[in-house]
Order: sequence, then C-alpha cells, then structure tokens
Amino acid sequence: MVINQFMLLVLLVTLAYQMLYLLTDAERMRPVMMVHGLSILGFLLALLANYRRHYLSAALLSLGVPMMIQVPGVTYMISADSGMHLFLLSSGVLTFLVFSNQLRWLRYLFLVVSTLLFVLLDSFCTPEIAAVTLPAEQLRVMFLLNLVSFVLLLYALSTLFHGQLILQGGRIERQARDLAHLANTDLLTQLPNRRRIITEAQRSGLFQGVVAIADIDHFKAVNDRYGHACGDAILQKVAQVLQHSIREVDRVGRWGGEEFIFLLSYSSAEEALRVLERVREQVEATEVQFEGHAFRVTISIGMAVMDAERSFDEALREADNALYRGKRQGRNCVVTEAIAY
Ligand SMILES: Nc1nc2c(ncn2[C@@H]2O[C@H](COP(=O)(O)OP(=O)(O)OP(=O)(O)O)[C@@H](O)[C@H]2O)c(=O)[nH]1
Repeated sequence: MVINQFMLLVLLVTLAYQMLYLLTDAERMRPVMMVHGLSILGFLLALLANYRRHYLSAALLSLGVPMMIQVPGVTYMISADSGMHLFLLSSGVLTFLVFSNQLRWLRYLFLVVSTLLFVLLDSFCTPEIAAVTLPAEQLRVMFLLNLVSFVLLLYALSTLFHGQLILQGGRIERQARDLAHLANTDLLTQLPNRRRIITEAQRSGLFQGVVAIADIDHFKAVNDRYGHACGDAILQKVAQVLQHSIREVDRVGRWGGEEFIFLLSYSSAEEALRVLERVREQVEATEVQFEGHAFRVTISIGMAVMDAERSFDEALREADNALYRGKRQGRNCVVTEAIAY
C-alpha cells in the first residue's frame, strides 16, 4: 500500500519533469529524458510487481530505480551542482518504508550503497564533465528547489511514521482493553468473572459491606430434563435479573457453575438482607422462555458481613456456609449466620 503511494508520487513527479523538458528544452535535455524514460519503465514494473503481490521485487524496484538509476543518472548528466544527489541521503529513511524488519539487511545495504554514491557523485560530477551543460544560474535554482524538496520529503516521511505510530498505539490500546475484558468477563453471562470479583474485593481493602453467594436451586434437574442449552439460557436470564436488581456501586459476578456472587456496600446487614430478599423474589417472578417453553427457577442466597475484622475470604466462607444451610432448610431463601428469610 505504502509502496504503491510512494511509487505513484515519484512516477507523477518524473512524468511532470519529462513534460517540462519536452516542452521547453527537449533537444538539450535528451540524455536526462532518456534516464527518466528508463526510470518510468522501472516504476511501472514496480507497480505491476506490487499488484501481482511480488512484494520483494516491488520493494527492490521502488527503491532501486530512483536511488540507483534516476538520481545518479540525472546527477551524472547535469552535475552535482543541481543538488539532485541530495535525495540519495533520504534512502536511509525510505528503506524503513519499503523493507520489512525481516529484510533489514537490505536497509543497511541500500544505506551504504546510496551514501557511497552520494560521496562519489558529489566529488566527481562537476559541471565541466556533465553531458548536459546548464547555465550556472539555472543549476543554482535547481539546487535550491532540490534542497527544499529533500527537506519536505524528510518532513513528509516523519509525519507518515508519526501517524503510523499513533495508529499502532491506538490499536494496541484497543487490543489490551479487549483482552482485559475477555480475561475478566464470563463468556456466557457477560458478568464479571471470579478473577475480576476477587481482584475487586481485595482492592477494596477495609471495605465495609456484604458478600453474598446465590445458587440456582435444582439446576442439575433442569439441565438433565431440558438440556444444557436450556440451562445456559436460564443462567443468562438469571444473570440479567441479578445485574438489574443491584445499585451501580454494588457488584455481581459469576462465581462459577450455577453460582453468582454479590459485593454489596450496604451499611448494615439488615439493609443488605432486604435487598437480597428483593433479588430472590425477582428471580422467582421471572419467566425464562426457551424453545417455546416457559421456565421459572428460584435461587438460594447465603450472605456474610465483611469488615475490618472479617476479611473477604472469611466472609466468603461464612456466606458459603449460610448458603449450604439455606439449601438444607428448603431452598428459595436468603440466609445469614443468624437469620433466615
Ligand atoms: N447449562 C449449564 N449448566 C451448568 C453450567 N455450569 C454448571 N452447570 C450445571 O449446574 C449443575 C449444578 O448441580 P448441583 O451442584 O448438583 O446443584 P443443583 O442441582 O442446583 O442442586 P442444589 O444446588 O442443591 O439446589 C450441574 O448439573 C452442572 O452441570 C453451565 O455453564 N451451563
């Protein structure tokens, strides 16, 4: 893509010069026009190679033709006083555009060859031995034009690399965000997964709140009777209900299997119990549609307070014990260490 754009640009500039010489000084500039003609042929071949996906040939032609044929050829014809050979100094930067990292030896080769060529042309191509004799004033104007073009070319290349860097940075940032999302999200329910919840609970430090574990009742029977896909649909629906039944400051995640976990920042256990009781009722009242059938499930919830004296792990153990008791007491209930609703 970049080779194509670069080639088209050089081709257009060369064609423009060719037209200018043809219309103004065709007789005198004939040797230069021959070099340009040869270069145009090379550029067309480079474009063709690129189109046919022969990328190495395209890369070699796209840098080889201007650096090894056009610039040295024209400099030799009209002398180094034209400043044409300055463009050879940009080859070091251009090689990064044309050759991939696997071909970096070609970058060094082009850099060395074009620098040597620059020194040779600058030392030996004087106006006295030039095949085309141009007035000193015209050579001076050409030198200035070539110098400005050379600086603009370097500026354009820096802008291009800078733009590519910004684009790449944005892409890496997006990929990192996507990866973090994938690593922290449960695929089926799209809730935060166990790892995310643990990280958040540990990050909260002396967090005053409630940990609760909710477990779908008799879920194995649903799976066995209606199939795993039906079980998945129920898990997704229950996850939605749980997510919508808590405040933004609270968290609910999938703990694993048919278990969900809550991190609630309520000031008292009674308040948290009221909220969890409402969650339980909402799940009970929700109808899950699957392949034309309607299903209802219930959940049992065990909860425990987490504070400065009771760590997340301890509170989690207690919530698990409470849940176990809730299951034994008949399910579809919210249980703490002391009270069952
Ligand atoms: N469809 C589906 N089923 C799952 C998934 N993860 C776990 N399960 C099933 O959840 C069921 C859990 O069963 P049990 O632990 O025996 O508990 P239960 O049948 O809900 O009974 P109680 O908890 O005592 O009310 C098992 O059949 C698991 O295969 C899942 O991602 N999708």
